[in-house]
Amino acid sequence: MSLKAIRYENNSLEILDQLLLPAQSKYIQVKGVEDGWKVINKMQVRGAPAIAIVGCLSLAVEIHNKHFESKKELRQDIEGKLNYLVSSRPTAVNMKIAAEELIALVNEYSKNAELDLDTMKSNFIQSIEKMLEKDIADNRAIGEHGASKILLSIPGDSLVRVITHCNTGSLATAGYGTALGVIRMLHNMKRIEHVYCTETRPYNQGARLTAYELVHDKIPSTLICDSMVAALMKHRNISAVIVGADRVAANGDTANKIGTYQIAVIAKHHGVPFYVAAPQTSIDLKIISGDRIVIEERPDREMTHIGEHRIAAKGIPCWNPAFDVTPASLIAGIITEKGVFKPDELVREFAS
Ligand SMILES: CSC[C@H]1O[C@H](OP(=O)(O)O)[C@H](O)[C@@H]1O
Repeated sequence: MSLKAIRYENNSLEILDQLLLPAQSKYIQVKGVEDGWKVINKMQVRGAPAIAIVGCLSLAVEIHNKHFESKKELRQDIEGKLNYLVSSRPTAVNMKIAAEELIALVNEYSKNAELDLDTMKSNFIQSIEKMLEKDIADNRAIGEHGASKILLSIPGDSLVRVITHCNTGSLATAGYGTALGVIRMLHNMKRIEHVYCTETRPYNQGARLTAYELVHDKIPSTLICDSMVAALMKHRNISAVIVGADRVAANGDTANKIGTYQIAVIAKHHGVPFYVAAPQTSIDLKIISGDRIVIEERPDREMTHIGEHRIAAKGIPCWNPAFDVTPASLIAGIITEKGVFKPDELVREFAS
């Protein structure tokens, strides 16, 4: 069983086709930006950080093998391809932030008369390659900060029972994970009593991906249906809910997988702290609040079928938003690689 969502070496990029998991573990090659756009849009690779990394690496692979006549031509090609990759999925901000940073970088290189075309291209590719290691380092820091914060809220050396939603592990990032990274850190500290992961209908990231990671790591866990969260909180003493994020607005409102908002409401009712774990690359200070976040709507078929098997009546109209927005008022803390912050502390901590 492989948990590496992304394989990149010697200018060759492969992604683990997550539409086939858990039944089949198969890597497919990404030969350039068009392939990158497609595997992201089809959700063969998904997860806010992984989307940005695969998108940018698909550009690196493409330009590595391509001849350019001038620095200007290289810059223009990079700008166009990055803006195209941003269109692959609208809600997660990571690809947009990466595109903005890389466009600023390539413009800086283009204006630098001391950089020749080949050096500009290799420096640009290296800046993309650094995203892989940085994401893993950020995830481990998120794990440490999150574990420390959660352990502060429980008595003595007691163990933690947590609920998580969707998939935020190695299959959503370059490795280790965000919310699931916090869970991995708690498990490594021998402080996890039990993890409850939700199925996360309709794409089933929880049943197909998070359960896959929890079993792989031998973390004590139970799969529950999305509809079971309230009953679980009523009958079990849950220490915390830890979820990921696709886009955190400046006021702390957070867009995450559909179903997150209702878990936050249930957690509030039961007095369970609700944490969002996300790297700075998921925080969008340009959006003042969650009602400005574009919510992607996915095809009806993702609800009406499981694979080729129809599970809903033919002809029934569907509403299939892939995300919802949890208001900052329901969020106890936002766990980042720089520390854990209250929602209203984000601008102070992250405004450059
Ligand atoms: C660290 S992954 C963050 C986020 O992305 C997932 O969405 P999707 O599977 O549609 O790409 C999910 O909302 C995770 O919480």
